[in-house]
Amino acid sequence: MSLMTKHIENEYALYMDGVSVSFDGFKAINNLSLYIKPGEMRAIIGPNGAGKTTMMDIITGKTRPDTGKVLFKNDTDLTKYDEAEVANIGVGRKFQKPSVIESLSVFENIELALKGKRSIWQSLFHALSDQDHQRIQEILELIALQDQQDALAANLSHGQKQWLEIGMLISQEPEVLLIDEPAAGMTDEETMKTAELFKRLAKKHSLVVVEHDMDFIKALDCKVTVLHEGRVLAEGSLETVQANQEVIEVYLGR
Ligand SMILES: Nc1ncnc2c1ncn2[C@@H]1O[C@H](COP(=O)(O)OP(=O)(O)OP(=O)(O)O)[C@@H](O)[C@H]1O
Repeated sequence: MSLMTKHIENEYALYMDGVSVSFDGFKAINNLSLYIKPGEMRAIIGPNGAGKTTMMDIITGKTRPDTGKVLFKNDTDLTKYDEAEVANIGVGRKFQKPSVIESLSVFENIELALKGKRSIWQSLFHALSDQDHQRIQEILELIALQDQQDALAANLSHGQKQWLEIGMLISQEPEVLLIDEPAAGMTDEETMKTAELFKRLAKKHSLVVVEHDMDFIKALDCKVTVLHEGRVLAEGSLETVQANQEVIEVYLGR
């Protein structure tokens, strides 16, 4: 393999090109292209029905596209795999509602997620190694829940539950993280802390964040992709897309 080919192969963590999908003749995704680099953070915005959820469903193997390419790290065709396989390959998905186990402590939730990488047999009969303990503490520090590690997840605030679930996802070491409306229901302070957390995460992972909260997106300080009618309407800095006439019309015309 030539050096040039090698370079191209390493270029994208996630590569979607010419992707379309129809539901009963209605094109929910229409020739969509999205290119995400390793370690990149990308915000996805767009009015209701723009296709944001469908796009994530396609990446994660929940929905099969009719046409187009969806590649992970340039050589794995994600459209060939189901949801569980795509998660194992290295694409983590965070839905809007937190799904932590409320009756377990913060530490135990992370422990369970970490063990999820192993077989049931291993998780039942193996105690945590020193390395596992260290990894859990690293994750707790990353999500700023070290002081709450013995607290029941049920007693966390909504924002803290969201951070815990992100920590659980991180324990699976995904290359790409898809996150749906993380700031919804958060206080202003939690929203800003979440932006800081995401900036820390983006160094090691690629993050694709679907969000409506413009203050949050501003704080993420990353490239923004605007979806409309299943395709990319505009892409660039938040200032650039907010000044785009087509984008303004789409949002005002809702
Ligand atoms: N399984 C399905 N069958 C039929 N139509 C669908 C299906 N899934 C999505 N759609 C339609 O596809 C379009 C895109 O929907 P999608 O949920 O992806 O948009 P969205 O950008 O996530 O919207 P929101 O911001 O409201 O969550 C909508 O018009 C929706 O009604």
